[in-house]
Amino acid sequence: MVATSDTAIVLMNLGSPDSTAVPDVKKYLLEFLMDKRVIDYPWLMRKLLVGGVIVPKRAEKSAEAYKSIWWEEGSPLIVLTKQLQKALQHDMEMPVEIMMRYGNPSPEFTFDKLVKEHPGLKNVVLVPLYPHYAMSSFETAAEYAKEIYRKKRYPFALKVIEPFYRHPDYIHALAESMRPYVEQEFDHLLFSYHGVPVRHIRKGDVTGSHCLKVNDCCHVDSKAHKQCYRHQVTVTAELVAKELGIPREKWSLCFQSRLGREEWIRPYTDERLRALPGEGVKKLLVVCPAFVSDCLETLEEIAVEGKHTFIESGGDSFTMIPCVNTHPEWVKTLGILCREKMDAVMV
Ligand SMILES: C=CC1=C(C)c2cc3[nH]c(cc4nc(cc5[nH]c(cc1n2)c(C)c5CCC(=O)O)C(CCC(=O)O)=C4C)c(C)c3C=C
Ligand SMILES: [Fe+2]
Ligand SMILES: [Fe+2]
Repeated sequence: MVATSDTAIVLMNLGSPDSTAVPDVKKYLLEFLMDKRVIDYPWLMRKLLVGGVIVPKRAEKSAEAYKSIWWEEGSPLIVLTKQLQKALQHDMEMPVEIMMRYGNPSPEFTFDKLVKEHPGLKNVVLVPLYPHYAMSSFETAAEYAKEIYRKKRYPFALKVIEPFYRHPDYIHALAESMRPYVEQEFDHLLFSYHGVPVRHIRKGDVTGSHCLKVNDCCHVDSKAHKQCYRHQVTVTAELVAKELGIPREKWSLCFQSRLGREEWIRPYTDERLRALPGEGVKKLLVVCPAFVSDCLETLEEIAVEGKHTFIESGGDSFTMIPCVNTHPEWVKTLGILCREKMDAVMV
């Protein structure tokens, strides 16, 4: 039961196609890849590349991949976000809603619903469900929600929770979700993060002189780190490995899901999966902390394709650790993050 409240929480995830039908997948890919923060080329070039090359070439293959992971209730990413909403709702005495950056439910739909159902609403706490800052994930979600908020002049204040990649409660939640897996015997733990183009890292460097320019830049203190995906994913992995007591030589980082011909940040996951058996790694654990909900990129690219690559290359066992999804420690962390935001700004 939700008590009357002047504050609401909105969980914002990336979104999925409405169905696995090719026209729905095309529509979703077009909206996603025409986002100037995902493919940051001038509009006409992006239109020609995305509408003329990438989407026509990719839609059918992508639809097949979605079909292979789709659940009876819908896309795993959407279903898991709804389950997270329900779990958080259980702990919070205020409405909890969800919205997606692409597809449905859209920010406009969710803000309209909140205003209609809660006429006295004064504050909305928005939680972009990305632990790390990237122009193509956190930034586009937060900026798009703010754009719709301003355009429609909603009568509440909107507060956005910042990336929580090093928040002790998040690190603890991620570590606890991984603990049952790392307690089994394994040779190596691979942190496979969603990749981004190298150009995005350089573009996001607010100092203009740090990222990928200074030797070992992610470990040298800099103002650039506030918006540096590469730094933030490194910190998450280091803190989680420390909390779990995994020695440095037993884990490593890599980056998956690259698209197009441009150079993306390295090392690439597929190359690491091919190389690890030759380095003596037979029992592999993989975790994907760029995502808080399992999705196409974990259930298909890692759990199916990645496993195949590793086993074909001589590996014996491959285990993908699920995302934090609805882990009780993660639900607790979300409650803490929301309360901290409310205490900080809503006095
Ligand atoms: C230039 C292309 C892309 C960038 C940059 C990018 C960054 C990025 N993406 C996520 C999270 C997710 N991406 C997902 C799917 C997906 N990503 C891209 C492209 C880029 N992502 C495409 C084309 C797709 C669609 C699927 C496909 O055809 O391969 C998903 C899964 C969605 C689902 O429905 O399950 C997530 C989640 C992050 C966090 C990120 C930057 C750090
Ligand atoms: Fe992506
Ligand atoms: Fe950096």
